[in-house]
Formats: sequence, C-alpha cells, structure tokens
Amino acid sequence: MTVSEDGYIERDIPKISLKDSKNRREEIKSQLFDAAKTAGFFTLYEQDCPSKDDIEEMFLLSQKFFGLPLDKKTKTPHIKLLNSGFESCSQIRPSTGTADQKESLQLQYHRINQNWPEEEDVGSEWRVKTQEFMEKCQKISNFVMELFAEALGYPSDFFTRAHDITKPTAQTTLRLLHYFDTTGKTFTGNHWRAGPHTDFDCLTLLFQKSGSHGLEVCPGRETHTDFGYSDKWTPVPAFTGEIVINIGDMLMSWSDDILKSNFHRVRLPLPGEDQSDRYTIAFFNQANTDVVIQGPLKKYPAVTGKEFIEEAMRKNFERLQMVSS
Ligand SMILES: O=C(O)CCC(=O)C(=O)O
Ligand SMILES: [Fe+2]
Repeated sequence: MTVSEDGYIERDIPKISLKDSKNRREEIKSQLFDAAKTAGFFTLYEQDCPSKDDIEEMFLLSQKFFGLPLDKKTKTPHIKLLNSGFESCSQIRPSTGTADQKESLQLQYHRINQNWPEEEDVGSEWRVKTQEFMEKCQKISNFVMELFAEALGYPSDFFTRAHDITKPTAQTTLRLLHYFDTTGKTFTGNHWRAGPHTDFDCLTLLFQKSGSHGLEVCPGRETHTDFGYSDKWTPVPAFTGEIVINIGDMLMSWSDDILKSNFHRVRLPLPGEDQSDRYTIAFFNQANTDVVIQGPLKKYPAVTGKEFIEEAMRKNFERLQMVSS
C-alpha cells in the first residue's frame, strides 16, 4: 500500500475474469468472496453478457433520454414512494449537505407502463431495449448472488429467489446517470458529482465509460450502520465493457457484516482535467418488499425488504438534518 499526502492511498480493487465461468465456478466464488469481505468493490470483466456492445447500446439509449429538453424529461418525475423517475440536482447527500451535480432516471422492470419515458419522445425501441438490458443485468447479478449464497453456506438460490424483478413487489432499480459538463466552472464549497455514500441495496452493478474517471472508494467499514469513513480514498478506473460491483448495506446486514458495503463518491473534475459530461449506469439489486432479511447469527432484528429501504432512508434523513442544522 502506498499512501500519498493528498488523501489517497493505493489499494487493490480486485479484477475478476468471468471467462469460461461455468468451468471456473469454485475459483470465481473464492475470488468474489475475498473481494467482498475486504474492499467490497471489485471489477468483473470478460463476461459473456451483458457484452460490451450491449453496454454501449444502453449508453446510447441513456444519452438519447438525457438529450431531451427538460420539459420532456420531467414528464416522468421522480416519485419517492416508487423510487422511480427523473430527478435533476435534487439528491442531497447526508455526508455533504449539498446536491449532487447530476441528473438521473430510475426505472423498475415491472413498471414499464408506469413512469417510463414515452415512445414519442425516445423512440419505439427504447423501452424494450432497456428492459432487455435489465434482464441481462439480472442474469449476471444472479450468478454473483448464487456464489455469495454458497460461500455463506446458504442454498444457491437463497438470494436470487429474493430478487424477482418481474413481481409487483420488486424493488430492483436501473438508474441512468448523467453528470454535467463542468468545463470552465470552478466550485467553491463542498460539491461533488456524487457525495460520499454507501448504497442501500444488496449488490450494485456499475457500468462506466473509458476515460470517464472520478469514482473513488474508501474501504474499512465495520458495521452496516456505521456512518464513519477514513480520509484515504482509492480511485476505481473506468473502462467501457467492464462491470464494477459493490456490496450494499442490505447484503452487509444480511451477512452479519461479513460482506462489506463501503463508502464511495464521484469527485468533480478539476480545471485542466477532462470536465466533459460523465455518463454511468447503475443496476441496484434490492430484495423484494416482502422478503425477510436477517443474517445467520441474527446480529440484527429481522426486517422486510420494504422496512429495510424505508429505515435506510429515514436514517439518512435524520443524518441530513444533523448535518444541515
Ligand atoms: O456514477 C458512479 O460512478 C457512481 C454512482 C453511485 O455510486 C450511485 O448512484 O450510487
Ligand atoms: Fe453508490
């Protein structure tokens, strides 16, 4: 490990190949489990599906939506109760008290006819192609969740059956993200493309584009209720076609804090760096509302998927009040 004076430290963010994954199941399982117990972040590559072409196509669909005039984008406004829809500069992080410099669209598979962009605005194939992409994300998420279940001593389908995106109780969300071009701008105060946070979900898949850097991680969290993080961050490089995976609070809790959900952030590029738009795509695997979440050691009380997400929001809201008061 090399520590620099500017708040950064070199750490290993494991890269795990999924080449020939059917025949390398045990090897991949142990690599995933090791990565999830330490950094909580790792990159998958050489996967069959979603392919680099699938990912590039989804980025084009995303850019098509974000390129629309604001009055078209706000036709599907963010609805908190459904955790879906479009928002712009509205996500205030408890860690910073300022709004992320971004816009985003959240979509849920089973709500294709509810709060998804309309054909007349994004074209006839947008919805169906986006749904297909979600199916591909679900497939690879299932592979990873099966291996985590086995590594933790559960039956293979323990987590996957709790994440059924086709049911009305599904909470899994695809989030298209667009961080604005900041060319020529300087920010004073505590501003971020995405302020430091942990994810609420079980498993996040993040797709980045080559060169669109800025994502940074800070491992070291001991419990999923912990708000503290150290001051040494590590950049996670961006390459089109690879998938960055991180553990979220729900799976950290469900594994009695064995698998680590760690703080991460996206920094604003400095003048002199590439300050153009940054697009990313996140797929948040969140257990269905009626699933009961509790680890084998019963370290935390049993809660449903619905209660878990509501509680995470409440805690963050309280924290936000503390930060802003
Ligand atoms: O866009 C990124 O690189 C990270 C996004 C993220 O952390 C989130 O949306 O939770
Ligand atoms: Fe995140």
